[in-house]
Amino acid sequence: MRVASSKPIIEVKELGTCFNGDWVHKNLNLTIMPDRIVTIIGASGCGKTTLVREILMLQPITEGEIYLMGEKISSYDLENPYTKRVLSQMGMMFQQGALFSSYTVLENVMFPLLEYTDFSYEDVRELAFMKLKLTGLKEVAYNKYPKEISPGMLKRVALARTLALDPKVVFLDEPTAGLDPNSAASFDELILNLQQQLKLTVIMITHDLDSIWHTSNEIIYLGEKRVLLHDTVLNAANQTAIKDLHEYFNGTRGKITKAYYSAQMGSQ
Ligand SMILES: Nc1ncnc2c1ncn2[C@@H]1O[C@H](COP(=O)(O)OP(=O)(O)OP(=O)(O)O)[C@@H](O)[C@H]1O
Repeated sequence: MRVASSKPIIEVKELGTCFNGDWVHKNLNLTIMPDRIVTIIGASGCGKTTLVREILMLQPITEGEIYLMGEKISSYDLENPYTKRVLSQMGMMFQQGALFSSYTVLENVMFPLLEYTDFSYEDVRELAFMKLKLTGLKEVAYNKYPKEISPGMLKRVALARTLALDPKVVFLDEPTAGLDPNSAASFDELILNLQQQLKLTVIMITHDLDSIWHTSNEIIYLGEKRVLLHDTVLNAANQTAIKDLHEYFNGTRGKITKAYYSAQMGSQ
């Protein structure tokens, strides 16, 4: 049996984010432990994407502190070797995949390896090949261009590229958005398998209730500019203190999904 590490992989302390006088986050505190799938939810515009961008130092914070693997990184010191090393262990899969249209599938996955490692071209090619295989994408697609493959395949390429540099933490922004139900379900399964196989910490933003129930260990609910709840999916779905969150899991759509997965959990 694997013994889980007891040290937080991400800590956010008293975070404040202000855009043009409007506070998106204020006194936001958050601790994420490693080796699990955590989903961030909350109303549109509550600052989910901004929070992730701040953790990845893609966006400056207004106040507070962010610690990655125990080290404070909110110093904007991107040239600091430790900051660089920590950030290199974080992978982000953007909602639109952000693939280069003029590169083939394989070249897209090779890109970060060529950019950030000293491996030979042949080794990079082989590594990219392996990452694509991990995502279950068939070899016939490797020499195609993004516009020639389906949305489900594009997501797999984007995921392979996110995994290229062997990150410990993977951020997924709406990974199943735009996929048909079958493709979304198989992408959920892929995330679950890879999390276990590669011992990843996965932090996901999604509105997909099936994905949440099927994959997530924990829910972080953002509201009133901070984290209002951080708990298991079942506890989040059963709580009644936060009205909007209750509605999220028990409204017309939510209650059917909840009934299905609660029954599955009960029968395990
Ligand atoms: N660079 C920026 N400059 C000004 N305002 C910004 C910037 N980035 C985000 N915002 C604002 O911050 C708020 C939070 O945006 P964010 O995209 O993080 O929300 P979200 O919870 O991810 O929303 P959604 O679920 O709709 O994607 C929004 O009001 C947005 O307009």
